[in-house]
Amino acid sequence: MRIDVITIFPGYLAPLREALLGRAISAGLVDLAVHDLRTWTRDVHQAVDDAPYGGGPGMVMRPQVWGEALDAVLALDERPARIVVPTPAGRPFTQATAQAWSGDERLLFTCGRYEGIDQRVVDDARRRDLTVDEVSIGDYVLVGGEVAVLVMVEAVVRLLPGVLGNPASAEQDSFSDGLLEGPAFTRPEVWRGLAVPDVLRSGNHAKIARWRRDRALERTAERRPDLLAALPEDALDDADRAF
Ligand SMILES: COc1ccc(Cn2ccc3ccc(-c4cc(N)[nH]n4)cc32)cc1
Repeated sequence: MRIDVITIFPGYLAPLREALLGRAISAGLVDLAVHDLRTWTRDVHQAVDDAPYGGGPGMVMRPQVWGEALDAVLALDERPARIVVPTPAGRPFTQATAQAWSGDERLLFTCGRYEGIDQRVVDDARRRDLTVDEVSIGDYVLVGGEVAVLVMVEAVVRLLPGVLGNPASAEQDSFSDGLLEGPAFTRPEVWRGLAVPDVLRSGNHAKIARWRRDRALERTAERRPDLLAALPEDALDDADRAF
């Protein structure tokens, strides 16, 4: 997978070259290129923003600079790219989104700042039949798109074959079965007077699986009843319903 990121703060994306993601890049599983938007400015001040039409607070990012940047970065590789625009006004980015995008050949992230990017940049890309997804990583407001890109790239790249040491981790993700992950324990058996649940040390794999499923159902019902309500009809078996 090729990943391009366009931003006025390239340094914000440095963490993508650390740890697991850094190893995925070194292993050639991911090609990452970060581009400074100001490369495509033409004025001495390298202006990327201007006042909003219609008035209102803040500034809006200029379409000309973004249009030239997008055209240039898209042209760097003939593979079709999904253009991703982080925005508070986007469709929710979920585990299902990450799963879907993990099958893409190329992702191109556009990091806005100020009050966002002139809408015509997205409109122009879409009318050229480019795939453009405007996405939100949560119902809170960030200062720019860079942090959202760190989140989305990590969620997508960890799903690529060969990235996680143990593929089962991704298959048993929270949300992979529509439920939250239950509690996890490791040594010591007792810590500050708190013991590991006996069932987990029983060696009885059927009982352990049942216990873990019950804890996941319990946690989901308590913290995310919306996820429980959204489960497909056949997602819960009789034992689940009995819980
Ligand atoms: C119109 O209201 C605002 C519009 C933009 C901003 C700041 N900003 C500029 C670009 C940008 C990209 C993504 C996000 C973002 C994404 C999520 N889930 N929260 N915040 C925020 C962003 C503040 C307010």
